[in-house]
Amino acid sequence: MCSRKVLVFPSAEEMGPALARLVSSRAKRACSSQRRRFSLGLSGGSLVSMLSRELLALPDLDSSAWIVGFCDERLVPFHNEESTYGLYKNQLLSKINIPEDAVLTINPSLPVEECAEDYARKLSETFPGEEVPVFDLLLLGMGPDGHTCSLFPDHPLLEETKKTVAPIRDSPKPPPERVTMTLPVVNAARCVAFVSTGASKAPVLKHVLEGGEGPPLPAARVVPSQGELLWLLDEPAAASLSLQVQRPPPGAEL
Ligand SMILES: O=C(O)[C@H](O)[C@@H](O)[C@H](O)[C@H](O)COP(=O)(O)O
Repeated sequence: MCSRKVLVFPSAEEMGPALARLVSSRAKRACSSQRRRFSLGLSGGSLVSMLSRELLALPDLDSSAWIVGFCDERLVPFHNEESTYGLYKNQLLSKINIPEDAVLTINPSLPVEECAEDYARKLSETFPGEEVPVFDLLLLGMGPDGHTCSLFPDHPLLEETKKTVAPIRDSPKPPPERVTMTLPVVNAARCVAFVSTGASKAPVLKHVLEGGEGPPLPAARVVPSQGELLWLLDEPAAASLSLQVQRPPPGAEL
């Protein structure tokens, strides 16, 4: 049963430290469980710089038992500025104590279908015995059209039930070729946290969180079957919501 919390912060700056504490608390919880490791899925967009800055500001970050994957990735070389891995490598992964083989990257030299299969294989090898990889925490963004990962409105990939990772050739947002985790993987996670800031997100957030006309938008289809669902918003993004939200005080555990 999914528990959903909508957490609103005065500004993106005040949300940042709370996001870092969320990652660190879920990491400690996972590493002290029988799994003895913490699996984290990352997304691109504005999350890259916020998360990197805030995790590096933590006084006691220990990422030696982390496994990091990507909720979606653009099929471009790592040195290309569109590469989500490339951005995280520069801003975060090269600055923390994470073993190189604990970062699950796509192979951008493969054609997109093979790239998705190769990444799916990496996930299944990293999560042996699990039909669908169960991440401890997935961090997601949401576009103004309601997309998340590379799952776009009205796209057939929303109906994917067999693959854990799917290729996409016709992403409406460039670059067009990408690979993405599918909804079964996203919804199997122990915790999914969306990070969404800015007034431009207000209308789509109302639609996603409170419902609206037409089929549910991709972000509204993220409902972890066993896990927690958190929405971290700033006040401008939450401005149109009528539902009950929480406003965590500074320093609160999430
Ligand atoms: O691959 C991409 O094109 C981006 O990663 C994209 O999916 C992003 O996550 C959302 O558009 C939210 O981005 P913002 O949080 O920066 O608005």
